Amino acid sequence: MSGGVDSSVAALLLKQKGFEVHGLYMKNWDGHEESGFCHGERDAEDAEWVCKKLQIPLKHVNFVKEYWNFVFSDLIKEYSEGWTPNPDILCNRFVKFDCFKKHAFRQLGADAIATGHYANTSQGSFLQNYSKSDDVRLLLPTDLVKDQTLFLSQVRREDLKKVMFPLANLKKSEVKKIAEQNGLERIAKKEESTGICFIGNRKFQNFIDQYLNPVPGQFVDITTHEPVGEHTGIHHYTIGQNCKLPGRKHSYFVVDKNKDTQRILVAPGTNHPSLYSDLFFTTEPHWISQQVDSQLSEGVLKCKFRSQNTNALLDCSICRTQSNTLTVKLNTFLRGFAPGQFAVFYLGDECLGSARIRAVGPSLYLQGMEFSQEIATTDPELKSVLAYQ
Ligand SMILES: Nc1ncnc2c1ncn2[C@@H]1O[C@H](COP(=O)(O)OP(=O)(O)OP(=O)(O)O)[C@@H](O)[C@H]1O
Repeated sequence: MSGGVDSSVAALLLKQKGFEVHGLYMKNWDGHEESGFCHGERDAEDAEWVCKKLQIPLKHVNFVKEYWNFVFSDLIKEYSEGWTPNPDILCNRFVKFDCFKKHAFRQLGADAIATGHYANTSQGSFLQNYSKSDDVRLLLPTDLVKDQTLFLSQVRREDLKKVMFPLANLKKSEVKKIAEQNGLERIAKKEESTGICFIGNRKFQNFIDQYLNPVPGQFVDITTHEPVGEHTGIHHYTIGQNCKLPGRKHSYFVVDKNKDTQRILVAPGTNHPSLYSDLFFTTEPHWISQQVDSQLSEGVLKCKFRSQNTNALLDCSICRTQSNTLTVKLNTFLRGFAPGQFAVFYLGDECLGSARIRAVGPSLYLQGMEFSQEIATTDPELKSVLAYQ
């Protein structure tokens, strides 16, 4: 129970189905409630209020240490490397579907856990298809706009067993209506949490500078190779972002960051070709689906792709390298790929798993400049991909 409408309605539906439901609220950040940045205490109070209304008990558990060790320390390390981390994906894998689930089973004697995620599994939204011997598959929910399978794509297959997603077959508008019809309108009207909860409304730069020493460097124009400004730290910028450089007639957008030189490569114009690519390389993937390995060993797998910078499911072809990483070719050019982002793969309605983007292939701009040959000679993996193209 997060104190939000989704987990509240999930609990309500379970109760209506006749399950013995217990609420569990997890604290994962020692917030500065008084400064209005973290809403942990208010959310815990809302969870209490909902559980009273539903007449179910609520327990609290503290995973502040676990969240720090498994999620936050990684986030800081990755920002310092110039990567774009996703704490929600790591929180699901290491905290919600590991520590939280173990706590529910071992300490509270639960038979299953349920969350208010918009996702589905082959076990069914209320475990109606559950069979001990069956494999679990992660599936798309009915509400594709609210789909959260991307955030669940690093959860271990085993950890999805005995997990219910009661909202699997509902649209968000229906969930809100159910809440309103059952005396939970206060929760239905609550503002949706967005972004990283512990950062809240404060400026991201101010937050992250408490943990990372800002190292200044230059913005360099990719078209002229000239410096066009100074920045206070590469971790303040994300690929594709408008840099808002003072005194420049163009808007400049981040193309690439170099943690060794502290230079940020920028391009003039939001749709500059250097911001687009159709090729990227990942770290070792995490597969939830059991069917992928055999399909990949047969060669190229054609499937769908999604990441944080596109909600649409795009056609792609993936192949495995000798070091068990992936090369991914999209059927279209996409703007603003960033190392560290998760690339998530789908076949039909099944979420196969995901892998982190570690490098992006030649951009539309570099391909135009025939720069690809130069890269191909320095990156053996890219060389093989260009040959495959
Ligand atoms: N602090 C928490 N304690 C227990 N469970 C949580 C907590 N935060 C999130 N969850 C669970 O994870 C699900 C997805 O979390 P997310 O942060 O994406 O919230 P959400 O989609 O806005 O859902 P909600 O409306 O329930 O807050 C929630 O529906 C809830 O079941």
